Amino acid sequence: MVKIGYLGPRGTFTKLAVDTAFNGEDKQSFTTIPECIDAVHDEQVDIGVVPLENAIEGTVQLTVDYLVHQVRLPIIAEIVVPIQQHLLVAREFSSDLSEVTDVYSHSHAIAQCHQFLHKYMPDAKLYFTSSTGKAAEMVSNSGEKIAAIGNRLAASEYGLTIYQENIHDYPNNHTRFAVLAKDKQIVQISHETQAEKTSLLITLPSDYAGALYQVLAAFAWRKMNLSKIESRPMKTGLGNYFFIVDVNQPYDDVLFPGVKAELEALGCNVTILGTYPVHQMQL
Ligand SMILES: O=C(O)C(=O)Cc1ccccc1
Repeated sequence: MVKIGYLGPRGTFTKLAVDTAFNGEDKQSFTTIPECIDAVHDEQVDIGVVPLENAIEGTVQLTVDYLVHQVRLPIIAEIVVPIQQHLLVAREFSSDLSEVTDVYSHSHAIAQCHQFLHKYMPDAKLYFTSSTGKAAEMVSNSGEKIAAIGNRLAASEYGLTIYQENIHDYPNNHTRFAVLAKDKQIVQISHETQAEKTSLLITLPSDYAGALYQVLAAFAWRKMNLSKIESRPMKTGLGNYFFIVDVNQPYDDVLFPGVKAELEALGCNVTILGTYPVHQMQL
């Protein structure tokens, strides 16, 4: 049976994404994003699912950096899931919000609720955990006066009360999850596909005027539509960046090799991180 690793523990958004996209497979949780990616690399699991980008807070840097610098695995599908954040407290909690001293959650979940926290819980201390599920687990273990930000599944998995629903600051909150696997054939997501994308990693030659403009021109004159471009530090020194570019079309044998050759002639390095279907889920 196909084995799927995901960012756990129980009750994370990643688990919700996995449960929606796959059924019946053997599922194993990992405490951190790097552990989950390593497990795919070491073949403890066949597929790994990790968060990639949130509509409010942006890229999950740990995922991108680990994939770029540490363990290269192809992205073979993307799952997009709507996100609703709730404030979770222990069952025995009977006070009001001003009594909550500490709030735990994944940094992205806290960032999605900053205005709520600022307005209604200005004195609470904020603590980052490896996932929202981990935060819910901590609240269930230590009882009163602390809260977690997480989803409905976490509330039921850990026996918590939803003190306040939908505390995220903006509607239309979605997260993209990357499905990673060495073998593309193994992945069966029966859900309808809306689009196909290709993600590229591009490093520019040492700084010169108009370099990025020339890179973008290679896509522009081929009429290749980009849905995302983001720079990240190379980690080799201040001012050195690589670019992640998402192209709104599947890989093909004409346009992509053309872009690659053109960019390499400029001194760029081009790596394909994946060409994959996008599955938009309703929970
Ligand atoms: O912590 C989780 O539950 C995750 O799966 C990562 C995450 C955190 C916040 C929003 C979406 C995904």
